Amino acid sequence: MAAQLIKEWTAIQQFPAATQEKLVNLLSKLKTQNVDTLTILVMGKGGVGKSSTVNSIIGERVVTVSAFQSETPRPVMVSRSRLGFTLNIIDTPGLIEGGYVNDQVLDTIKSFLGRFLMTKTIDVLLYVDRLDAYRVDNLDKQIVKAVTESFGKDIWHRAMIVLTHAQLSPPDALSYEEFFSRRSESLLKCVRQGARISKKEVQNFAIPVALVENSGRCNKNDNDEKILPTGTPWITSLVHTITDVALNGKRGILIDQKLIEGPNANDRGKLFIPLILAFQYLFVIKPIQKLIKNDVAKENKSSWA
Ligand SMILES: Nc1nc2c(ncn2[C@@H]2O[C@H](COP(=O)(O)OP(=O)(O)OP(=O)(O)O)[C@@H](O)[C@H]2O)c(=O)[nH]1
Repeated sequence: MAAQLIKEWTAIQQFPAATQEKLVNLLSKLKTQNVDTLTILVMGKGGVGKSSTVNSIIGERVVTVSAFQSETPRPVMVSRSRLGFTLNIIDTPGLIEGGYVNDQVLDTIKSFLGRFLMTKTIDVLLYVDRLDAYRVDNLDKQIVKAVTESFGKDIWHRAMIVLTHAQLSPPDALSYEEFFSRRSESLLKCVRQGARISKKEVQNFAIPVALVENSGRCNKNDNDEKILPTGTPWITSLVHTITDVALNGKRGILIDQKLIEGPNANDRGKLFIPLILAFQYLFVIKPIQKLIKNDVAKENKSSWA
C-alpha cells in the first residue's frame, strides 16, 4: 500500500486563540504520555451529525454534510498532523437503513479498517446521537448490540457518547442540566443493555458523554469560542474528553485479522443452525417417523387379518 499522505493540521489556526492554545496543550499532554497518534472512529445513525462533528474538530469542511440525504456512502479517514502528533478521524455511514441496523455498513467499516491491519488501533470511539431527541428505542439498543458483536465489547472501554444539536431549550420547564442528564442517562442505559455491561461492570466501563453544537449559529463567548448553553466552550471540552478516553488506561482496539474477520451481528445465529437441525431430526422427525411406522403396522393387521 502506498504511504498515506498526512496533511499538516493548518486549520487549527482558524480556531480562536484561546481554543488553539487549549488544543495545543491537550496534544502536548498526549505526547508527554507517549501518545503521538490518535485514531478516532465515528459511528452512529444517519443524519445525527457525525460528519459535521468531524469538520468541527478539524476546523474545516473535510467531509460532506447534507440535510437531505445520507452523505457518507463509505468510510473516509481524515488525517492531520501538528507538532509531531497525528490525528486520524474515520467518518462512517449511518448504521440504520429502512428501520433496521444495516449490517452491510458494519462490514464496509470493517473492510475499510482492514487497510490498517496491525498498523493502527481504534483509540477512541465517538458514538454520535442527538441531544434533542426524547426517546431511546429498541433500534438504539440493536445498534449498540450490532457494534458490540462486530467490534467486541472492549470497544466500549474506549468509547464516549457525543450528543449534537446541543443548543436547545428543553421542554416542560426542565433545566438544561436536567434534560442533558436524563438524555445521557437513557442512552448510557441503552449502551449498557445493548453491550451487555452488567451492574458489576459499570464502573469498569465509564463512558463519558460530551455535547456538541455544529451549527454556524452556535453562541460564542468573549474569546470568540463556540459555547454550550452552560457557557462551556465545547470544542476544547470535547477534545479534552477524547484525550481522557485515550489515556484511560484501557487498551485500544488493535485492528487485526480477528477484528476484521470477526462475526457480524447477524452471523451469530448461524452457529446454532447445525444444533437446531440435529434437534429437529432427533426430537421431531424421528418420533414422527416412528409413529407413522407403528400406525402402518397396526393398520396392516386390522384391515387384512
Ligand atoms: N443545529 C444543528 N444542526 C446540525 C448539528 N450537527 C449536524 N447538523 C445538521 O444535521 C444534518 C446532518 O448532519 P451530518 O453531519 O451530515 O450527519 P451525519 O450523521 O454525518 O449523516 P450521514 O452521513 O447521513 O450518516 C446537516 O444538515 C447538518 O448541518 C448540530 O450540532 N446542530
